[in-house]
Amino acid sequence: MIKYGFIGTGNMAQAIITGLLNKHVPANNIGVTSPRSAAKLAEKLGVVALSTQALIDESDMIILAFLPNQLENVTAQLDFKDKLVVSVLAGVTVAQLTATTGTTQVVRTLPNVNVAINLGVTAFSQTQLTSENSQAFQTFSTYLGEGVALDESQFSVFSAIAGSGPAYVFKFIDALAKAGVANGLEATLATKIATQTVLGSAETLAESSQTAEELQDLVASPGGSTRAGLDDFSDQNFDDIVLHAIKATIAHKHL
Ligand SMILES: NC(=O)C1=CN([C@@H]2O[C@H](COP(=O)(O)OP(=O)(O)OC[C@H]3O[C@@H](n4cnc5c(N)ncnc54)[C@H](O)[C@@H]3O)[C@@H](O)[C@H]2O)C=CC1
Ligand SMILES: O=C(O)[C@@H]1CCC=N1
Repeated sequence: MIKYGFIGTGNMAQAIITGLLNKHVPANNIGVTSPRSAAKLAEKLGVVALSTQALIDESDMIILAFLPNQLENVTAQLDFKDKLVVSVLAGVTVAQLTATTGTTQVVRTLPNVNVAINLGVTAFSQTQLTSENSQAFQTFSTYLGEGVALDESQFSVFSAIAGSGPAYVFKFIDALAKAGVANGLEATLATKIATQTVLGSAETLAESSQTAEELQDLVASPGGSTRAGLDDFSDQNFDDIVLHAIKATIAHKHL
């Protein structure tokens, strides 16, 4: 029996599948379908490649993991049989999901790529689920990392901060590493140092009772070099740059 059936086998589907496999979900409990890459993925990971309707028929939970603008196209002609449908499609509402799939059992989620190491943060909003489906989704959500029940009106801001967020953190790490290289560090070493610094800092913040703003003072010794850097960030309106990019992310329409 397929527990988790994925329609779409791109980056997000693969991140979720990796997270499930890490948690010892058997590969033969995971089904995949896509126009091109499903067979290849099945060969690589040992998951099961099926035609789309067969995948739906044999799965307990169907995960929609194609691009948002493909929803109508992909779902036309399919019979979801009132099965549990979990969508990761950014910008696609619960109402759109129930209308296109014809199932009453729908969860709109917005995960991020960190689900691949079970450290994701995933927003969800759902229809009234049966207790069996509710339990199944809870288990699935736990495998991925943190789950956050969220009103649909807040999905776009969540998507910008948490869904797109890893890309922005990678951008910051890259900038930090490049600044190291510009000042004489070897590139691989600079990236390693920047990565470990961000990893350790996130962990320090997560374990701390202090805020991210307060922790800056922990680093900035009175009269020291960090204050000079923080002042320079302020002079260049670092917060405004981030706010501007988040606004651009939120303003983008997926459909
Ligand atoms: N990449 C990310 O970090 C995040 C992505 N998402 C959502 O995940 C979804 C997939 O995005 P990515 O994986 O990034 O894109 P992607 O381009 O890597 O994957 C898209 C996949 O759609 C599938 N596909 C295309 N045509 C199809 C069809 N006719 N039938 C079935 N499957 C078909 C293919 O398997 C393709 O690999 C999007 O809806 C996106 O909004 C949500 C949160 C984060
Ligand atoms: O770039 C995107 O549209 C998706 C949604 C959040 C992260 N990736």
